[in-house]
Amino acid sequence: MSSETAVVRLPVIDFSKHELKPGSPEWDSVKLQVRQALEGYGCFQATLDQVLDLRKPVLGALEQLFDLPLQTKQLYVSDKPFRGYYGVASGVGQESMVIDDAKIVQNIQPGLTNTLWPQGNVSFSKSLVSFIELASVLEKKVRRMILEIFGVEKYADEFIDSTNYLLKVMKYEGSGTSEPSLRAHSDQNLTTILYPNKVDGLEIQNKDGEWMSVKLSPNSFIVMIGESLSVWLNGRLSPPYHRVVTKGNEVRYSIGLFAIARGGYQVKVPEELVDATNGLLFKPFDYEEFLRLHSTKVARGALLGFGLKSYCSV
Ligand SMILES: O=C(O)CCC(=O)C(=O)O
Ligand SMILES: [Fe+2]
Repeated sequence: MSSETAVVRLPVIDFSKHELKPGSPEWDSVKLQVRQALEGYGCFQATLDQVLDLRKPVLGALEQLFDLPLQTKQLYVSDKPFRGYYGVASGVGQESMVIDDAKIVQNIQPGLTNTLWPQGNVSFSKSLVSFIELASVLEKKVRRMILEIFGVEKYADEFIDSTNYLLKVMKYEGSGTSEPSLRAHSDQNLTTILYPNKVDGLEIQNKDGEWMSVKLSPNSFIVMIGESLSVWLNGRLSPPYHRVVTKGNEVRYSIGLFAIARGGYQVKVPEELVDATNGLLFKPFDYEEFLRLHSTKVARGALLGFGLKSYCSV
């Protein structure tokens, strides 16, 4: 196998238009681009004017967090399978932290911030909250568009209101090798909004099984769909298989907002997506129950893959 990896610029879709309201011509034009990108790659880059302003504060916040002593980071303990601090064992040279229900500001400040800095850290919490706000608004727009694409928008409000947004922050030591720092996987959640800092390293597999390095535009987030959404859509879209390779020596930081279906919400294929040619592929499931069942693996690999589709296939 060749060690050279082709470089790909994922489809870039502009979300900065103010009039991006459901039903407007701009909305419909963006929706068409979202459809093409997701059918082709399962992911795309969304450009937003505000992303550039976030770069410095978010990078600063990530550096401050990961520079803390290990004992301090370990104070952010896990009482749920998807929350907590994961040391370097979670990947080769990868360190991460997952914050549950991050859309609730109190979970960031005081929650996370005052656990790490008992005296407070306003710039840290402000940076994270700004990212969460921008990314969650984008995620909701994209999910509504996807439901419209498949004619099931009547479920949009209920589906979106049942979302728990997990915030994941990551640090990768430059490995200097082509060994993945985060092993190949597809995300198990509904959708992921990723914001890697200036160091590239994300690779996705194309339909021919070849790995391609993603070249990021500086003013964009990556939007990816996960297995839960693919299941909800009765297999209509497929999540991208991806990994992180940090060949250089530079430290790479990245932050992501992972939309998961809230505990108690049944992820269930709408009846409109089942017919004579598209038989029902998946049984209803509760995502948090699935995570709990796999909690030992979750603790090791945070949100990585362990077969959601085999867990709920008919
Ligand atoms: O760091 C990245 O860019 C990707 C992280 C990722 O794929 C994950 O946490 O599931
Ligand atoms: Fe991922």
